Amino acid sequence: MTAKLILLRHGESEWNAKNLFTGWVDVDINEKGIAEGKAAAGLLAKEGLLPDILHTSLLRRAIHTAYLALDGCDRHWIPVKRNWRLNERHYGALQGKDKAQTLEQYGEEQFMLWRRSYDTPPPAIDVDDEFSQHHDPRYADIPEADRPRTECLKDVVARLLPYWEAHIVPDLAEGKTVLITAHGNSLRALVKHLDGISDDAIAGLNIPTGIPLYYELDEDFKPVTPGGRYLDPEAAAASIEAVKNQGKR
Ligand SMILES: O=C(O)[C@@H](CO)OP(=O)(O)O
Repeated sequence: MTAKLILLRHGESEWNAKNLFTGWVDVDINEKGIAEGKAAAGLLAKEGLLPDILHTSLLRRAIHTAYLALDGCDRHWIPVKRNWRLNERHYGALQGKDKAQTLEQYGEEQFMLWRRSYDTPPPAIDVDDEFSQHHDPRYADIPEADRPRTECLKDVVARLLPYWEAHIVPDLAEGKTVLITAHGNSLRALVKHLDGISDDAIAGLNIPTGIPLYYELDEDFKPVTPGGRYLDPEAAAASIEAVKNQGKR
């Protein structure tokens, strides 16, 4: 038996459009993002990939996109599990900063180390910074000392995999079609695990906004086809290029 897994990065957000580092800042999707969420619904319906359960982050852009994608294929009623472990990577002191300005200020090498290296986190954010989530009640369950103040991709893998194993794999094992709505970097962490991508090669992987990525998984929950399949491959290719070039004016 194979299991069905759909990964969906949120639609374009207000801060994606403004080219700002976002991380855990809770910005919503914009008009384009809304259209992407609705288009995702059409793609799921066309393929007959109807989710039985949703796992989402605690961030509005993923929750809102999930609602649009599910509403449009009449699956708005399915059970939902929300967890901070699916959140975007915490971008530390870069949260709220302009990507182009950061690139200009620190140079391409440092900029890309912070954006895409596996194990170099940006500087930590001050807990009382206007873009810090340290006092946000939605994270009250995370012991204060463990609440992230910055994260590299390696940190995201470490906090995401326990959730994958304990909550998502059991749903897949029951034969449920699982939809995960999350973020560019939390999905990069999951794809790294699924496809066994090396710490170096993961730097070159980018996830487009709003386009479902479908994985059929074998009995060990490994992809039948490495890399899965975007339901709209052409749009995915164009969007991946745009994500890659963020920061360049
Ligand atoms: O700002 C962010 O949180 C992420 C995703 O939008 O950006 P990047 O692709 O630069 O990691």
